[in-house]
Amino acid sequence: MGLTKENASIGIIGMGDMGKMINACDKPENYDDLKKEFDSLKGVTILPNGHLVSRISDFIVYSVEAGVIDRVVAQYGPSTRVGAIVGGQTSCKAPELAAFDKHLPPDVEIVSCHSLHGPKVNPKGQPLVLIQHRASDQSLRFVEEVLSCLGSKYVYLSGEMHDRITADTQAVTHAAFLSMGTAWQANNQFPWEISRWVGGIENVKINITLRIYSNKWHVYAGLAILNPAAKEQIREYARSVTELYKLMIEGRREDLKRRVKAAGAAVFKSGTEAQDLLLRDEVLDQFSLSNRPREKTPPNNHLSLLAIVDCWSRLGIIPYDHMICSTPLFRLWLGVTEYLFRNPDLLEEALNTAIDDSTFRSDDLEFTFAARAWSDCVSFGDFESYRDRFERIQQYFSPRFPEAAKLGNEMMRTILEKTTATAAAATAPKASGTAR
Ligand SMILES: NC(=O)C1=CN([C@@H]2O[C@H](COP(=O)(O)OP(=O)(O)OC[C@H]3O[C@@H](n4cnc5c(N)ncnc54)[C@H](OP(=O)(O)O)[C@@H]3O)[C@@H](O)[C@H]2O)C=CC1
Ligand SMILES: O=C(O)C(=O)Cc1ccc(O)cc1
Repeated sequence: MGLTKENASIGIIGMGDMGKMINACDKPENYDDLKKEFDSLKGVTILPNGHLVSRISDFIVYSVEAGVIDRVVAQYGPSTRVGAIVGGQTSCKAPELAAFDKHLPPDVEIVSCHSLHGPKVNPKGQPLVLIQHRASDQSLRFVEEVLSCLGSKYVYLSGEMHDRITADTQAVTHAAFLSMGTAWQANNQFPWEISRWVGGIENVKINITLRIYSNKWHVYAGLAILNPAAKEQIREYARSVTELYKLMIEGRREDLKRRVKAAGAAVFKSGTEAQDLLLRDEVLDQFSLSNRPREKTPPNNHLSLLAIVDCWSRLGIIPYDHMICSTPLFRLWLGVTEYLFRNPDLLEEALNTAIDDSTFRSDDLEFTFAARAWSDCVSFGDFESYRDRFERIQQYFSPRFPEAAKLGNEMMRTILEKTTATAAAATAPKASGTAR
């Protein structure tokens, strides 16, 4: 009988948030604890190390930190069972595929994957990238069959295309929210306690920022630092933030309006006005960490949103082209951006606020510094300083994580019901594989 999901043995190396699913191991020192946790589950066998997982499994997924993938594959790859299929779950594929090519025996096939969502999101209907790097069509079908239990939507890409798209969808999105958190901490603010940050778009900014900072630093560091396209894009985002901020403080109203509206016209092309917005007021207002009423919210210039549209426009990125392979956070980010840009009165108000109102000046100054500092940190490629910056801010916000997680999960569920449907209707990414 051929290999089917019923008779195959599946191995997972790395049993963290994403990898806890079968023949699995983590580091040898975690063996006893994991055995206690999982051995009562039928069909799950915990083994002391990756050699033992590799030699008995037909499909092995490496689900370890992106920064250690080369070392871990070098260690366990040579023990891979003859004829097995190997994949990885890391968020940046260039180093992962290079490690597979370098360390796996030639009689092993490679089909990699990437679930485009975090561990607390229901995988059903979410994009799951499959990369047929060195494998027969039959092996790809086998991997599809095994992963079909997740109910995700397969997106077929090369490793290179995957990294280019996720630089736009993930790395720049994270850079924007990481910068918001950095600015709030630098000004010693808990934004939900300040009336200028309450209501609508601000709720999404706060919830997503806290969601990112409550996750593990290495997830964000890995996908930004190891992806060359991400460095470039994050630098361009920081440049847009800086240039727009300068126009604001110089009071150059017409230059600012011309530049932002031209960018908006390029990204939100005419003809799309009749489409439903991804997000609406009623939805945005439901998810506040604050108990203050929304009516009192003063207008914000939304520098972070003006800058992402400026950046997309300068880089020729049409974010809707990436919907089919987007993460939940990217869809929310696009949702709030679209909410601002497809409401001409709101956009006009933001642009006039940027010139006339100095309420947000010091927030925006810190945000500009932060965007540049994160960009430098990623460009230098220094994991330890990334970790240090991230964990300092994580600590500052940590008392609010439990409440923010509850509210954030609810917000994601409600909003994603809408944006997932839109994603399904979106076109496949340009110049890439197909989605089925
Ligand atoms: N979290 C997310 O939202 C998503 C993450 N990913 C990617 O999936 C991968 C896993 O992420 P996630 O599960 O969140 O991270 P975790 O840190 O929770 O899990 C990684 C696990 O791998 C273990 N590990 C490290 N080295 C070895 C080794 N030599 N042998 C066996 N196990 C080892 C780690 O142990 P230890 O902690 O002791 O080092 C840890 O338990 C990452 O590459 C990440 O980028 C992809 C999609 C979403
Ligand atoms: O949705 C996001 O961007 C997240 O933050 C969760 C996440 C993190 C890493 C991935 O490779 C995929 C999803």
